[in-house]
Amino acid sequence: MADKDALLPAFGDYQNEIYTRGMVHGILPPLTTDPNKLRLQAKKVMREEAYNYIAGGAGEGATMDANRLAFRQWKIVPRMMRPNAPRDLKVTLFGEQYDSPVLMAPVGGQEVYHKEKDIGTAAACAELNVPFIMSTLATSSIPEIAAATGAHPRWFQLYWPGDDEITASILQTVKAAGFAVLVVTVDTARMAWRPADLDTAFVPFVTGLGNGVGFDDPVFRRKFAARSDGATPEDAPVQAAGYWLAEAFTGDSYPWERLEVIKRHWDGPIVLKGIQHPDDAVLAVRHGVSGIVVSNHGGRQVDGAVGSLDMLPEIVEAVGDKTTVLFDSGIRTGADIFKALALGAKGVLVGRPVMYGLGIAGKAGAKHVLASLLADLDGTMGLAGVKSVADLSQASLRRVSYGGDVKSSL
Ligand SMILES: Cc1cc2nc3c(=O)[nH]c(=O)nc-3n(C[C@H](O)[C@H](O)[C@H](O)COP(=O)(O)O)c2cc1C
Ligand SMILES: O=C(O)C(=O)c1ccccc1
Repeated sequence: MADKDALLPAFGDYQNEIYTRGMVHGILPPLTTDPNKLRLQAKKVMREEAYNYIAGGAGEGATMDANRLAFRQWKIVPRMMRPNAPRDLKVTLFGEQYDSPVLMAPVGGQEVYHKEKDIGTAAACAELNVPFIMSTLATSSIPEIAAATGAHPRWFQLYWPGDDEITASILQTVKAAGFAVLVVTVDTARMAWRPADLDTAFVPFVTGLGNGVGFDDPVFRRKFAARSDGATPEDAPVQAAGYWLAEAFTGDSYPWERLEVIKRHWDGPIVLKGIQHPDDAVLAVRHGVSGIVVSNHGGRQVDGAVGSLDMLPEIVEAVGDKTTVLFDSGIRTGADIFKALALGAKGVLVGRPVMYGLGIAGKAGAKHVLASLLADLDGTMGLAGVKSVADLSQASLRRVSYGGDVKSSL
């Protein structure tokens, strides 16, 4: 007979916990467990501009739709009567072992969504041992995020400044604060045309919010003072934001050779986030990065683009044996994670759902969303006859198209 741990794998425990708390103690979960209801719950309680900023995408939202439709084209084919417990969700990424294949996507501006902001999300991640990827546009400082994650894993996402001295200085701070992996986002040389934000003329960063990584940096401060009569960013936040955002979003794509600048100042793993074309994946490998995130930024950059999952198999085919392929854009359920891993991703990043959780109930909400996803993944694997992440492969999937449509309701 299996021991207790085998009957109740750690991540699966959350399901039991919800039933027990509710039925024995009359306490319901802090928010819905239904991914279709989550966004609507957030819409009800969040400030309109904040909700719009999270939920919105580029243009008419066609890429967001494609991201969801892409998942619908793959179906899980469950196997029966195979050893399926205890589940092993562990993965090894860049030489480190992690408890699960789920990572928190970098998300800027979190103070706008809830007062517990990135600190709340980072603490929720730490409690679940989910790596927290701090955004360059975080609303908490590098040391604050380091403190909130403690001994738990933290990665850093870079919006890459045009000024190499500022880049070098930020990377030095990030390294000193114990961030394990550098994620360089390459799909956001500038912000896309985003009607929901344009219609309310809202973006968190223009007035200084979310610019702390720049504003705190000693080299940025020196250079800002030199061009503004000795002013500090705190004296002139709008002016400083203009300077900082023009650095972080130069509007230009950098040539591949410029990765040398990052490599010179970061000796740990470098992951390029925002790859969609297999040829770019090949170039990434050729230029010596440790990994890529197959991502279309959650449909927030190029409208009318291919669903991110649609490109995953080709990319894995092209470079899967040469680099670590991670995935994001459109992950909403355990089944989605199952599919992305079965198609060759080694881990997945989740963005909006956790931000809806944060917006509804702060840290507790973010934790609930992540714990739900992990429990759902654990259960899906078990019911599909898959015992460990390592056993996931395309053998568990079939590509089936039923036609029809889903709205970008998630
Ligand atoms: C509100 C919001 C802010 C974001 N900010 C960043 C960011 O600062 N840096 C970055 O690389 N990606 C950012 N992203 C993109 C996410 O990291 C991720 O690629 C995307 O959300 C994944 O898609 P999903 O929301 O469908 O899970 C942001 C996404 C959202 C929704
Ligand atoms: O909102 C985003 O998706 C994001 O990452 C961003 C933030 C500022 C400028 C451009 C993109």
